[in-house]
Amino acid sequence: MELKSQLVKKSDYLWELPPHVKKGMRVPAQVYASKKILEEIGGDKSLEQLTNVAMLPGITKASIVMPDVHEGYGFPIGGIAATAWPDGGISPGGIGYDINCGVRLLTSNLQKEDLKGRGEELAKALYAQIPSGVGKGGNIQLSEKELDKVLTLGVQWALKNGYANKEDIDKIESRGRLDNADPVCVSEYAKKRGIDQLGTIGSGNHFVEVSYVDKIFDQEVAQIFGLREGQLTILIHTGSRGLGHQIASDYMKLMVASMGKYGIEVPDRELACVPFNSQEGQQYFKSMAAAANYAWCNRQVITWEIRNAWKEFFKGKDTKLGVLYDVAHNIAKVEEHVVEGKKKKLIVHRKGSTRSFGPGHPEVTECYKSTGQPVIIPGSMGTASYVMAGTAQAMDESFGSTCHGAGRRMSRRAAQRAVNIHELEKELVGKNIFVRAGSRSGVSEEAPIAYKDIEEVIEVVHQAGLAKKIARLRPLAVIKG
Ligand SMILES: Nc1nc2c(ncn2[C@@H]2O[C@H](COP(=O)(O)O)[C@@H](O)[C@H]2O)c(=O)[nH]1
Ligand SMILES: [Mn+2]
Ligand SMILES: [Mn+2]
Repeated sequence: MELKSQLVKKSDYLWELPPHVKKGMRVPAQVYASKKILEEIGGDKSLEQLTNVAMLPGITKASIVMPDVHEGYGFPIGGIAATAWPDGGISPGGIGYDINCGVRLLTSNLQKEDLKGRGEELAKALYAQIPSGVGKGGNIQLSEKELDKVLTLGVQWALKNGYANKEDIDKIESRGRLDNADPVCVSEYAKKRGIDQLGTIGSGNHFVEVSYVDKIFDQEVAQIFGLREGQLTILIHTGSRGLGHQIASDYMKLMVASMGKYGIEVPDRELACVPFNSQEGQQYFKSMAAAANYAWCNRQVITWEIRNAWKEFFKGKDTKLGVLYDVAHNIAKVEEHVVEGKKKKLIVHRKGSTRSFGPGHPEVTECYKSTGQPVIIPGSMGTASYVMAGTAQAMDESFGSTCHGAGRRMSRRAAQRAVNIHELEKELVGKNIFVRAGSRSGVSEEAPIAYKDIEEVIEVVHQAGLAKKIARLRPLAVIKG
C-alpha cells in the first residue's frame, strides 16, 4: 500500500508512519507538515527514504522530517536521525555531500532607504568581490600547512589571520570549531579540491543576499537579536565546497565496503553506515569535523569580503556589519537529549535541518540564553526568508531541530522547463530584486516556483512549536553561483 495513505494524524502538524508499515523499521517515521504541505509530499522518494532511515542501526525514538522535506541522496533532505552513542550508525548520507552547508545572517546599521535605488549597483559590487561558480577558486592561496590549520581551528584560524572579529566567534554555532577535527583523516585529493576555495560561494543553490527586515513578529526577541524594521541584512548560504564533497565521496565508498564487517544491512546503499565507535566511523567523524571547520571558515572569509565591499559601497555611512548568527544544516553532532524521561547521548544527524536549541540550553551562547538560539531559514530569491528562535518543545520532540529552508518542490530539470527566464527576470526587477549569477539557466533552476511556499513551511514549524517566528526578511540583491 502507498506509504502516504498510511500516515496517521498525531496533531494538525504531525503525521506518523508506525513501524509495522514496512519490514525492518525499528522506530516510527514522523512528518511535520500541514495538509497543504502533505499534498506536495509523496511525488518523490522522500517518504520511502524516511522509512528506510527508520531502519538504521541504533536509531532512537523516530526518523523525522520537517515540512521542507524532499528527496535526497539515501536520506531525505529536511531530516533528522539520532542514533545511540557510542555504537549506533554514523552515515555520510545522513549529513549530505555539502558538509556543514549552512546559513549566516549579518546585520547592518543601515536602513533600506540608504540603498536609494542602488540595488543593482550593490549586486554588481558584491558579485565582483565574492568569487562564485562551480569549482571556482578564491583570492586566498593557502599552503598545505595553513589548510590543515583551517581544518583544525575553524573560525579561530580566521580570527588569527585578520578575517574575523572576536565578537563574531560567539555568534556561530559551536563557536565555528569542532575540536575533534583531524586533517590526517582527510584525503590528499579532498585537500587539493579545498586549497584554493576558501571565501567562495560555489554554485546552484548557494548565495549571498542583501535583504531587509520587512516584519517583526516578536519585538522583544528581535531587539536582543539586533533586528529592527527596514534594516538592511545579509544572508550567506554556502558550505565546505569541493573539500566537503570529496570527504563525503571518499567515506561513502569506505562505508559501503566496511558495513558487512559489522554485520550491518541497509535497504539502500546510499544509507551506508558503520558503528560510530568503529575505526571507520571515527575517521569519518574527524574528517566531517574538519570539513565543518572549513565551511565555518568559508562563511567567515565571505563575511570579510562582504565587509570590504560594504565599506566601499556605502562610503561615509556607518558600515559596521555584525554577525547575528551562523547555523549548520548538514552535520552530525554528539548531543544529550531526554528520550522517554531518560537523558541519552546520541549521534544527531541533521541533513537539511537546523539546530533549534531552546532558551537556557548550555550550548546556546550567553547573549541568546534567554531567547533560544537564532534559527535562520532562507526561502528563495524572490520570496521571504525568516529569522526564528529555538524552543524547549523542539528539545522535547525533534532533538532540538527544525526546518532549514522552503525545500524544493521541483527538480532542477523540471524548473528549467517550467521557467521562462525573461519573465522571471522581469518579475524580480518589478519587485526591486536584482540578481547577479554565473549562468541564466542556473537562475531558472533556482526560481521561486521551484521551492515550496515558505510561508506555509514556517507556519508549520511555528505552530508545531519547533521554532518561533521572530522576523521576516525580503530580498533586494542576490548573488548566485
Ligand atoms: N533567501 C533565499 N533563499 C534561497 C535561495 N535559494 C535557495 N534558497 C533557500 O535555501 C534553502 C537551502 O536549502 P539547501 O538544501 O539547498 O541547502 C532552500 O531550501 C531554499 O528554500 C535564494 O537565492 N535566496
Ligand atoms: Mn544548504
Ligand atoms: Mn550546500
